[in-house]
Amino acid sequence: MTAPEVRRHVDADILVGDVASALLDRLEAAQARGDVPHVGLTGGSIAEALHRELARRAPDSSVDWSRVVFWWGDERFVPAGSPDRNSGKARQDLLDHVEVDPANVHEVPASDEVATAEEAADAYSAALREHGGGSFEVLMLGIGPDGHVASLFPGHPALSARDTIAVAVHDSPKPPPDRVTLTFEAIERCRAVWFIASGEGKADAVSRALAEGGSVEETPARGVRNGEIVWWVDEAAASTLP
Ligand SMILES: O=C(O)[C@H](O)[C@@H](O)[C@H](O)[C@H](O)COP(=O)(O)O
Repeated sequence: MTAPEVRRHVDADILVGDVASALLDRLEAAQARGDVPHVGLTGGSIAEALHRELARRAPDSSVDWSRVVFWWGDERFVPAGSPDRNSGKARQDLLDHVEVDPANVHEVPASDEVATAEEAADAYSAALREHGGGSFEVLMLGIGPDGHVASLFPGHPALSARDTIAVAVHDSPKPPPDRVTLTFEAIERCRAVWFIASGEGKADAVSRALAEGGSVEETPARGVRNGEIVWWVDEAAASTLP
């Protein structure tokens, strides 16, 4: 297990600016290599701020947005038009402001498109297998105060899902209750996993995630441990780190 890198920032605005700058640089570098980078987006408030900052910086970057493939680390199993959809917010904050190729934006099926979250997870897994198997250039992840990442919540069966890319989640402690999430196996296929955490409310979860000891059951963020891992945090979220 390579030690995760922790990048501390004085506040949320500086944090979001640095993540946006680093992500744009990484996408430009991947495209300069001739790659078509896949990016896994996440939901949550700091992710929304990041998406808006990416849209603001996009005109000054050389990223060819039509040659970026977008996925989500998790999604809520609600109707496609629901304000609770991570993909809907990402479109509002970023994807509608850059020249993406619609064929390169892969949403998790919504509850008014398929009957169950299990069907949505199976369809999403099939799409990921069909388009490169999920080795994202970067997967963005938020973290909850309970240490959840994507929709992998403490004590939930999805934590132990094997031989599958995405699974359904029910009874999520964070509403809405029904979701689809990448599994740890899928997350580990990513070339880089970037956690982004801001605020005092995340300090305990961040320190538990990075501590020497502790269980994945209690702090799911601990389940992400292979490959290039960067924790992008502001000082408030890092306030209980050694
Ligand atoms: O669908 C979701 O709810 C998110 O994917 C979830 O994993 C989120 O990233 C964290 O809960 C952090 O959210 P905040 O940044 O809003 O605290």
